[in-house]
Amino acid sequence: MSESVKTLPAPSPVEAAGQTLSWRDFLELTKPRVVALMILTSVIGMLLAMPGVPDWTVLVLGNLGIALLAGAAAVVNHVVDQKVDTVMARTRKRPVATGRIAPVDAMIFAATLAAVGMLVLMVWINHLTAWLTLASLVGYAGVYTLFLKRATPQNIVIGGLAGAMPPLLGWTAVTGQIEGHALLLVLIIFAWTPPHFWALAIHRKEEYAKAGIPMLPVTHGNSYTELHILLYALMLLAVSLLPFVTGMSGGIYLIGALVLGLRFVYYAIRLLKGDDRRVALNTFKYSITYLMTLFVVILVDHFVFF
Ligand code: HEM
Ligand SMILES: CC(C)=CCC/C(C)=C/CC/C(C)=C/COP(=O)(O)OP(=O)(O)O
Repeated sequence: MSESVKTLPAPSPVEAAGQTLSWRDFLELTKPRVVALMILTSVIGMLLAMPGVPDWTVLVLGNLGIALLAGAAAVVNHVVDQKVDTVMARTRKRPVATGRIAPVDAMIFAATLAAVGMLVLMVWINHLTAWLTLASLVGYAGVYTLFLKRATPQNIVIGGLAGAMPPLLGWTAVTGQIEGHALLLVLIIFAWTPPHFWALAIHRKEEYAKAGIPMLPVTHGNSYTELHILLYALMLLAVSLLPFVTGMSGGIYLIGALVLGLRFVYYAIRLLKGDDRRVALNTFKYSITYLMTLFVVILVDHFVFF
């Protein structure tokens, strides 16, 4: 062996894996598409909180702070789930799972995002929003990812509360207080989360079983899960009508919520009848379209109604 080869530094895990680390890996850790949908719901929470449009500083800095803390929670999820993620095909290429980003670097990244997010919310928004957002981070990264995910098939039902918080966070950023109408929006996302996730869990059941995660289809089978998807879809349909029933929204929203909700119920019935992995994946995809469209419709209704 020549001298020059002997003195070469040892390859880093990244070089060893033949991959180059890029800013995209750090972005991926923050689950940007999930956070984007959350921010859509927090923006709409802000716009519904008052007549007219809130100050742009609240819109920009409020959502920035919420997104930074949600992103930080997602980064911690990658670190806590490092081993689990290496087992599942869907997640095994993630930056921490492959070793492209060391857990300690990911945690420094998460701490930085969370600190900046808290600073923005504390200084420019209000303390209530800052503490509620931090509680959501702890709820998802700590309570759900560390404990519930491995403990019970009801993991995502309870843990879903953290992900359902953004419309309330947007609302409190504008008003500084928790109000009933904001809680209705939280309730909608809370009821939406189980059918959203269980549809995917049916599609990926074998992987969750391999990883030893007690998701409902693994512990109770597909038929039981499909029945619960249908029951939650029906509950979601009922809950989604509450903004109309309470006078928060008008006729445009009512029609939108009925059409979107009945379509969700239709998907759930097809799933229950067919027990088909493809239908499960389509139901999961529809769940995202559903939530996005429902929130856009409630916003359109708000501006037409007032
Ligand atoms: C505990 C609650 C939740 C669980 C367990 C959950 C679970 C998941 C899982 C496992 C995926 C697949 C990700 C992938 O393919 O890598 C996913 C995707 C997604 N989720 Fe959720 N979710 C939850 C709450 C939410 C919430 C509250 C939102 C937004 C308001 C949301 C929006 C999305 C979006 C937009 C995607 C697609 C992401 C993509 O295309 O990469 N989820 N969810
Ligand atoms: C501050 C705030 C609003 C916090 C919310 C944080 C947040 C990003 C929640 C996301 C919900 C989600 C994608 C759960 C999937 O986790 P999983 O571990 O079951 O799925 P995975 O296997 O894809 O990682």
